[in-house]
Amino acid sequence: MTARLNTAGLPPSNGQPTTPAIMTLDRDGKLIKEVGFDRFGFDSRVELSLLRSLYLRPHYVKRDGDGSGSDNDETEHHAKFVQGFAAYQSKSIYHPATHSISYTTLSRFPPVKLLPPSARKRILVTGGGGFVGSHLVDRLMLLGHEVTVLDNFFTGSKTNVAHWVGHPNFELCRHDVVEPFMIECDQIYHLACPASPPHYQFNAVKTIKTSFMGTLNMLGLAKRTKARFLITSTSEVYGDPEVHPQNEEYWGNVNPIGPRACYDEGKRVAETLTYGFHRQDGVDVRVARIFNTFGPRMNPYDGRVVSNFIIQALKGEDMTVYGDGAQTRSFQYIHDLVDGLIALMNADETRPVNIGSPDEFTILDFARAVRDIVERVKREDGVEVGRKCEIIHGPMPTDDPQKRRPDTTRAREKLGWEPRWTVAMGVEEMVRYYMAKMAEGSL
Ligand SMILES: O=c1ccn([C@@H]2O[C@H](COP(=O)(O)OP(=O)(O)O[C@H]3OC[C@@H](O)[C@H](O)[C@H]3O)[C@@H](O)[C@H]2O)c(=O)[nH]1
Repeated sequence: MTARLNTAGLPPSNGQPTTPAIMTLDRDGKLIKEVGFDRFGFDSRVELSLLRSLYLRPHYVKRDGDGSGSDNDETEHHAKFVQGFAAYQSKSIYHPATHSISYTTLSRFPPVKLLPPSARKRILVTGGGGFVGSHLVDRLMLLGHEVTVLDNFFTGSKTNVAHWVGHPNFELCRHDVVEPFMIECDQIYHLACPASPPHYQFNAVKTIKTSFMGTLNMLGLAKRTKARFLITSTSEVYGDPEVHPQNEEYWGNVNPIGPRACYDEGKRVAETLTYGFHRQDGVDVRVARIFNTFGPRMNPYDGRVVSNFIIQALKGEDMTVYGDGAQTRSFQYIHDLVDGLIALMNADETRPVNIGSPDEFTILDFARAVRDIVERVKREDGVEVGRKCEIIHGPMPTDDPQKRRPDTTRAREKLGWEPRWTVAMGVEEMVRYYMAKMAEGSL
């Protein structure tokens, strides 16, 4: 659950949409001030407000004739959303009259930790321009490491990491992992692969090629550099599960020739390759099986259920539940996932580890919950609620898993990891993120 802080004292809005300061409470009702932890010799703690200043910030909308638009005005507007970190922000100014946008570059970056060379790692993140990758990059950068991002920008976006371009600890390479890549590094987070069902089915052959060739190339790199290698696998390796909840010992129920096979079989063979290099060549490996995850920077047209439902509810459109909506999913918030990935990378566990939330919903109940949260946030932020969205039903996709919830005993015991964010809290933040995108005209 979340609550608003008193917004008094914020600069006048000048017709800009107002975003209240947000107070975020964890599952036990305690205020979340920071994410991460100090464990396994790796301190990953970061102040939440600093992290949030990197994604929860709309463009400034410049309106002709309303007296807005001075430099001070723009600076004040940005400061309102970044709460104390304004000095480290570039400005993006939207001009509705010409439907154009002007960017300034950063003159100062957010403060990153100053680590001694012995603690500073050279970290490669493949898929670092994507939804999950960019949040991982933010965290690793703020922690003071040297980060190189590889991305072909098929589903990822340069804007997700643009705020680090030019920083001496950061490098961005447009590169497709199906081609070899040479670099010296200490850790590899291998995330690169489209993850949304419509995207990964768009070019099935390319998806399986990315999973296989990309993983082969990155494991080869890990072997040569002796870097620790973490692959982001997926709950989809369990297919349409006959065991519930799914623990890591379950071998899964996957249709090898169905439309989802390019992704789930792709990730299964990527895991097989990973353990092949581990057994044969002694590569130090970590395998995270990620369950459904959501949060800011998820592409609004990604096609996955959380972004679809929030956008539909925000626009007052009908919400599309596929099938009767009795199928279930368990949804985790992005910051919990990043905590889990960093914990796994730095712990000793080489077996696969589920990273996901126990909060299981039927898709129909989830649609209703999202609709309620969107209405509440709109009311709190003084935005007109509009018509109540109807829930309509569409065809059920082929091989859509009927139920999914992780057994996270291994993550709890071996990593000391448990999700902290509630679904309601995460959806609320994501709603604010999309509302800001709508206000600035980019959605
Ligand atoms: O608009 C929509 C979108 C989706 N859905 C349903 O909502 C459920 C979840 O669908 P999503 O597309 O978000 O995600 P899925 O669970 O099918 O696949 C995901 O699984 C785990 C990750 O590895 C991947 O991100 C993704 O493949 C499915 O049952 C789907 O049919 C709707 O009812 N309406």
